[in-house]
Amino acid sequence: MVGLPARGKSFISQKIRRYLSWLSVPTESFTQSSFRKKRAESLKFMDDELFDPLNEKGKKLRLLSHQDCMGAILNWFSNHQSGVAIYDGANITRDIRKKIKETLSSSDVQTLFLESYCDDESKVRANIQDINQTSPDYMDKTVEYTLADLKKKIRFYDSFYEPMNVEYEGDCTFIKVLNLSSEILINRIESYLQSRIVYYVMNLHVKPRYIWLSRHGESQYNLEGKIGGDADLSERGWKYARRLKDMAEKYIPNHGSLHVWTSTLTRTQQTASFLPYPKKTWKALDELDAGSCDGLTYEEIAERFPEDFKARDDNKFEYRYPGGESYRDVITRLEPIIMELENQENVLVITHQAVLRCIYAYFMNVHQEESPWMSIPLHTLIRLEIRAYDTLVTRIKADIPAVSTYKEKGTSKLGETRDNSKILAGDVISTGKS
Ligand SMILES: O=P(O)(O)OC[C@H]1O[C@@](CO)(OP(=O)(O)O)[C@@H](O)[C@@H]1O
Repeated sequence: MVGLPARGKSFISQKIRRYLSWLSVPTESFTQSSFRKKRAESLKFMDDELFDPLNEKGKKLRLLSHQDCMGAILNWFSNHQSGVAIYDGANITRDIRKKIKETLSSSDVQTLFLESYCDDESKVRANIQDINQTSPDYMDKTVEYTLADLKKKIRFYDSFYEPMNVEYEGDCTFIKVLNLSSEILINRIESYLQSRIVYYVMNLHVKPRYIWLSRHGESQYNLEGKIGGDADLSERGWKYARRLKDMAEKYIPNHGSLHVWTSTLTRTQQTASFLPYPKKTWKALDELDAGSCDGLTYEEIAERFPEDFKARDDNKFEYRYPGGESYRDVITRLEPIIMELENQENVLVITHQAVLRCIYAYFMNVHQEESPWMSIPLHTLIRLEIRAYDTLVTRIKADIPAVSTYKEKGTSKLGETRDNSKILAGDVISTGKS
C-alpha cells in the first residue's frame, strides 16, 4: 500500500484480504504501525519524537519497523507456495518503494503497489471520523484526539510524500485510486490475480450502507425435509412473503430506492412477489446443486449413499454432490454477485440456505470450514451494516413459525421444528459484529 494517513489504506487492505481469502487465495495483511508500536514500546519511544522530521532516533525507528514488517512478509512467503501478502503502510517515497520491489523480486515475489491518493479534504475528514469510530488504534480516543493525532502524522508524511506516477516509476506495476472513488489509474498489470484486484478495487465503496438478506419463505420441500427441487411456498411461506413487504417498509429506512434480487427458483420469486420494488433474477443465486441427491431427504441420502453422506459431513466445504456442486463451486459462481453488492447502495437479496451462507461468510469474515455449518434460519430478515472496518449484523425474526432445515454434523435428522409456542409475538431483533 502507498499513501498518506487517513486515505483508507487499511480499509482497502482489509477488504482485499477478505475477498481473496474468501476465494481461497492465501492472504495476509501486515500492518507497519503495529511493528512500529512494538519497537517504540521496547525502546521507550514517544510518539512526538517519532513524527518529528529532524529527530534521528525517529528516523531509525521507522526504518527498523519497516525492516521488521518486510522480514515478517518474507517469512510468510517462505511458508506459502503462493498467495498475497499486503504491506499496509505509508511507503510514500520512491526510494522505499524501489527497495521493497528489489527485496521482493530477489525472493521471486511480484510487487503490486496500490496507492490511495486523496486531496479531497471532506473525504479525508470523513475517513478520520470512521477511523475514530471503528479502528482498534483509536477505539478509546475522542474525535478531537484522533483528528489532532492524524493531522500531525499527515503533516509529517506529507513533507516527503512522492505520489506514484508513470514518469518516475513506469517500470512498476501499480494501481492508483483517486479520491477514494472509482477513478483509477493502472500501470503494467501483468497477471490474472492482479487484474482481479484491480476490478475488485474499482467496485469498492467507502460509504457505510446496509445490505439486506433473506431466505425464501418456507417451501413445500422444506416441510417434507427434502433438499433442492423447485417447490412452491408452503402456507406459512406465503405468510412470510406478505410479511416481508411490511418488514421492508418498517425496517429498511430508504426502502423507496430498494432493489430486490432473487434466484431463478420459484420459492424465491414467490417470496418477492409482494414487494413493490425493481427486481432482478440471477442464476448465480440458485441453491447449491445437489446433483443426484436432489429431491431426497438427508435420511434417504444417508441410507442410499452412506459414503457420500459421510464424506460431506467430513468436509462440507469441499464435498461435491455427484453431478452437482460443492460450497467451493458456489463461491466461484457468486463472485460477480459480490462485486455487484460491493457496488450497490440498497439491495435485498432473497436466496437459499447454502448461497446465503457463502454471501454471509464474505461480509462477516467467516472461515471456510465453518461457513457451511452456519445457522441461517427461515423467516428472518438479516441486515448487514457495512462499515469501514467491520460489519454489524442484525437479525429480524418474523413471528411466523417455520420448520428447521438445519442438519448437524454426524446426524441425518433435522433440527427441532420450531413450534408456535416458542415464537414470540412481534419481530425479534438480535445483533452481532464481524
Ligand atoms: O448444505 P446444506 O446444509 O445441506 O444446506 C443446503 C440445503 O438447504 C436447502 C434446504 O434444506 O435449501 P433452501 O430450502 O434454502 O433452498 C436445500 O435445498 C439445500 O440443499
